[in-house]
Amino acid sequence: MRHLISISDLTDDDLHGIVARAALFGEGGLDGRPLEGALAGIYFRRTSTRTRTAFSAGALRLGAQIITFGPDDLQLNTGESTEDTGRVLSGMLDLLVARTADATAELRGWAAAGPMSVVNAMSAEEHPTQALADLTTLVRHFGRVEGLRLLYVGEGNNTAAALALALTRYPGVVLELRTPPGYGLRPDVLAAAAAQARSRGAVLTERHDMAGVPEELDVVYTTRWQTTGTSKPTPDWREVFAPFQVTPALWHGSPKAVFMHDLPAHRGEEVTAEVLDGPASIAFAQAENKLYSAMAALEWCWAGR
Ligand SMILES: NC(=O)NCCC[C@H](N)C(=O)O
Repeated sequence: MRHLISISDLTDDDLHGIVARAALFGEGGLDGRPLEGALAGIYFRRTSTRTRTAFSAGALRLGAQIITFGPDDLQLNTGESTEDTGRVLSGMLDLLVARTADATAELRGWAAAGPMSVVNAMSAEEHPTQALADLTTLVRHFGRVEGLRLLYVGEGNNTAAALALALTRYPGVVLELRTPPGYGLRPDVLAAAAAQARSRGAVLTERHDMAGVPEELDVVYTTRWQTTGTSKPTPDWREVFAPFQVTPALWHGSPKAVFMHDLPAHRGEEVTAEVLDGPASIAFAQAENKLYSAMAALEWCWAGR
């Protein structure tokens, strides 16, 4: 069985293949119903607009059937164990797309329970299908990922983790993260992505201030300040995040840079409306690419059965 729980689960060929298929789907390249006969569970324990719709619509467009579960539907809520839940679901479903916002370990438990592909639709640690959408967006916009120069501004959250693990696969990529002090990438993710960057000929750096941001960027990327399932430990956190707002000033040395955002956005917090709604923004094309990358991820899982 194929599982997509972390970007690190994918070989380079897997990753490149999924992104290429997603880009093709984005150009209208769906031929037939490659998931005919598949039954997918769509289980979201946390709110979702893009990811849940992308996987539901994507599965249906590919010819699969779906069963959706909301946060209160399964007996997990009344104390049934993760293991027992996985044993039952894997006897009935071919695929399970799940958003936990809790530990990724739960998804690994379901993956081990039986013959059912598990897709991580976002956990506390990582948001791998967002990274697939982001890579698809880069390929569709620039025609490549290799050699791009990206600035990520904001919390080192699940989106940032997946992005760092994905982008550092590509030679020549320069990824600089500017994360608020105390809200950086998890040290294990930073170490893994930095080691990968060294071996692939990419460059990954993280700093905790906004002084001297790089110029000649291709992309400026941000994320909202309130990551699902997290809380800020001190009341002054907004003061810590305020210098990390994405404003037009960041474009000073990078007139051609595009703006990306995993959304939902909070105009006036992590980004000004001028940037999000301005000519450099490709954030809503990026959101649409979630559909095509979800389709490619589902197809990849199903092809491995
Ligand atoms: N594109 C998305 O999946 N957006 C949902 C929220 C992502 C954000 N990193 C969060 O955890 O809140």
